[in-house]
Order: sequence, then C-alpha cells, then structure tokens
Amino acid sequence: MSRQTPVIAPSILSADFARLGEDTARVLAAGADWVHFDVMDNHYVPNLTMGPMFCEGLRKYGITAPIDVHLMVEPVDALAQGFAKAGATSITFHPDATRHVDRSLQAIRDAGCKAGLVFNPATPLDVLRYVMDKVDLVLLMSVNPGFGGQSFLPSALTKLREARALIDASGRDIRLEIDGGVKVDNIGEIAAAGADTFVAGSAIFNTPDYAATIAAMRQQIDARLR
Ligand SMILES: O=C(CO)[C@H](O)[C@H](O)COP(=O)(O)O
Ligand SMILES: [Fe+2]
Repeated sequence: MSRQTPVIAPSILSADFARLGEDTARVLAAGADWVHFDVMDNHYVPNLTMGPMFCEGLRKYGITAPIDVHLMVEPVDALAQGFAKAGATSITFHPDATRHVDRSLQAIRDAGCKAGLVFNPATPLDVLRYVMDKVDLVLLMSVNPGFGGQSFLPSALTKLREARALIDASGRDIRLEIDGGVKVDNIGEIAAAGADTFVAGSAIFNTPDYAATIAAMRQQIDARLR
C-alpha cells in the first residue's frame, strides 16, 4: 500500500490560549493541514486542558480544517460523543482508558467521526490486531502523555516500524500518527520509520515564523520519502 500524503498537525496545546482562535487560524494559514487538539482530564494524565466547548468555539470562529481530538481522559465515551457534536473530525483515545475498546471505536464512527487508538510509549500494540477494521488512525506517543515540550523517546522509532508493518498488512487506509517531541531535526527520521501524520506543538508555536518551520518540516519529510 502506498504511503498517505504527509499531514502536519500542530498541537494547539502550545498555542496562545488567550487568543486560541486567532493563533489556530494563523498556524493553518502558515500551511498546517490539521489542528491537533489535546484533551487532558487531570485523571488519566496529570494536567487539565480543554473540553468540547473549545472545539465548538473554534468551529464558530471559522476554523474549517480537520480537528484531530486526542483524548487523554478516562472514561472515554461521554466526552467522545461531546466532541463529535462539537465538530471534531477525528477522535483518538487510549485503549487502557476504556473498558470496551471495540464499542468505543464503533460509537465514535457511528457519530460520524474518524476513530483512532493511541499507544503510550510502554503500551504494546496487541489490541490493534483485533480492531483493525474499526480504526482510521493509529497514534503513537513518543513522550509520556500530559505535557508539551518533552523530548522525543527514540524507542518510538522501533514501534513506528512495527505499526507500519501491521497497517500495511491490513491493506486498509489507516493513518500512522506520531505525537511528542517532533521537531525539524528529527521529523525526517520519523517519516522514514513509517509515520505519515506529524503532531508538533512546541516546535511550531515556539518559533516566530510558523510558515518557515512547517515548510522546513515538509522539506525534511520529502527528502526522506523521495
Ligand atoms: O499529546 C500531547 C502531550 O500529551 C501533545 O500533543 C504533544 O506533547 C505535543 O507537544 P510537543 O510537540 O511540544 O511535544
Ligand atoms: Fe496529543
């Protein structure tokens, strides 16, 4: 199966929260493809961020790009439905945060969103084999979830290769997303290991010229996939 077109998804966890709509519009105008939207509940992870009202607010502000909701919450199902109603495009959750993974995936798809599973650095991919037909994206964490600005864990490269092999063997169009510590200087290696969807928060929002950073990321990806 041919690799999907690379997607750059800035994590608005590192955006200016006092000007969330404006900063999100700015990063999209600078060439970003998706908005990555981190939801933390101070229970599954030790941090607290945004609920469905923020997603709805971005849609009302005029953001039309795909909103990729990464749920770091437990339990999953009620909030997933809230985000589907609030305008999410895709919703991913951690399989260890729900009792019934298959049911949670199906509920997200029934609500009209793409569904995905997120694997922490030390979580094996085993469950994926049994729900491949209900998964539209697989997100691998390359940091422990809860905070932006952490360093990329190199063990994620091995896991990316493992996930890429499983996805290719399935014959389905499933995106392979990487999240945590992605920067201009490691994104090429990450692409070569099999990722096609790249979340980057601090590496984009902490630079003065978002367009230059995103262009540099694309150049690194293209150079490795050529
Ligand atoms: O899910 C996340 C943290 O749990 C964030 O998406 C991720 O950390 C992005 O931030 P950065 O690119 O700065 O590492
Ligand atoms: Fe995330």
